[in-house]
Amino acid sequence: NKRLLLSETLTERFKCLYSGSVYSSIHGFSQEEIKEKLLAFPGGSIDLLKQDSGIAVLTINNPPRMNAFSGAMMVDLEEKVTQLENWTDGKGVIVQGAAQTFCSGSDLNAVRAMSNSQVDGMKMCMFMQNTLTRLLRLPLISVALVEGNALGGGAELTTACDFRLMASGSVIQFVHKHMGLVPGWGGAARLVTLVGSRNALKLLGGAVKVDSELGVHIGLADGVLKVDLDAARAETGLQQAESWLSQYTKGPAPVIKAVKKVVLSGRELSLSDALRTEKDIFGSVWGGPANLQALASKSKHK
Ligand SMILES: CCC(=O)SCCNC(=O)CCNC(=O)[C@H](O)C(C)(C)COP(=O)(O)OP(=O)(O)OC[C@H]1O[C@@H](n2cnc3c(N)ncnc32)[C@H](O)[C@@H]1OP(=O)(O)O
Repeated sequence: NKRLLLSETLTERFKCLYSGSVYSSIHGFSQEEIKEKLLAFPGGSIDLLKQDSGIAVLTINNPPRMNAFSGAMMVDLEEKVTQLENWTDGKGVIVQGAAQTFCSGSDLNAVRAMSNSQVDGMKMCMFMQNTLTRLLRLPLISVALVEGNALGGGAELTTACDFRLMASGSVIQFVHKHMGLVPGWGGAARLVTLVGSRNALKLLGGAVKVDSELGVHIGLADGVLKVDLDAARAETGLQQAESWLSQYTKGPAPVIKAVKKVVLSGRELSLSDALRTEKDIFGSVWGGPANLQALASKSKHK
C-alpha cells in the first residue's frame, strides 16, 4: 500500500541521518575494536528511564568523579542511544547529570592512560562523535538539564541536545584550551552552529565560564531554572525541565517525531534535499490518525 511504500522510502532517506554515524568501516573505523579498549576503563553508568509521558531521562552517573565519562560509560551511552533510536512511543529526552552536577568531561585517568597512543585517542574521539551525532539526530526533542558544571566533554555533550536549560549557579565551560586540547567530540562544530563563529571563538579561545545569564544572552541556553526559596513548593530541576519540554512534546508520538524530523532535515541537508525530505515526512502524517481526528473535530486555533 501507498503509505507503507512512502514510509519505506522515508526510512531509506533517513537511514543516513538517523543511523547518523559519521565514521564507519569505510573510514577504517571499527566501533567494536574501540569499544573493547574503552571497556578497560570501568566506573559509573549511563541510566535510561523511559516514561509513559514519552519523555525519557538519561542520567550521566559517576558522582565520585563529578560524572566524568569513564570508557565503560562511553560504551554505555552508545547502547542507550540505540535504545532511544528504537523507542516507538518516545517524544523527548532530558539529559542530566547525577547528584546535582552535569558532567566534568572525560575521565582524566582514562585520558592519561590513553595519551601515549595517538591512534587510541583518535578512535575514542571518532566513537564519541558518532554517539553524540546520533544523540542529536534522534527523532526525539532533547534537552540538556545543566546543574553544576558541564566541563570539557561535558560542555560538548550539552551541544548534542536540541536545547539547554541552566540552573542558576551552573557553568558550561569548554576548558579544552587549558588541557592543551580542542573539542573533539563534535562540540566545536555544533557550538558554531548554536552561537555563531565569533562567540564560539571567544568561548573556546578564552575557555570562558558561561553562566546562565551569559548562556541566554548568546543563545547557548534556552532558559534558566527557577529557584523557589520556599522548599515545600520548590520543583526540582528535573521537574522544571519536564514541564518545559512538555510544551513541545504534547500530542501523538508520530506527529512529534515528524516535527523533529523536518527540523533535523532543514538543519542538516541542502535546501533541495531538505524540501524533498519534508515532502516525504508530510506524507507520513497526512491522512494519519491525528490528522483525521483533527479534521473531524472542526478545530479553531484561538
Ligand atoms: C574531551 C576532553 C575532556 O573532557 S578533558 C577533561 C576536562 N575536564 C576537566 O579537566 C575537569 C577537571 N575537574 C575539575 O575542574 C574539578 O574537579 C571540578 C569538576 C570543577 C569539581 O571541583 P570540586 O567541586 O572542587 O571537586 P573535586 O575537584 O574535589 O572533584 C571531586 C572528585 O572528582 C574527580 N574528578 C573531577 N573531574 C574529573 C575528571 N574529569 N576525571 C576524573 N576525575 C575527576 C576529582 O579528581 C576528585 O576526585 P578525588 O575525590 O580527589 O578522588
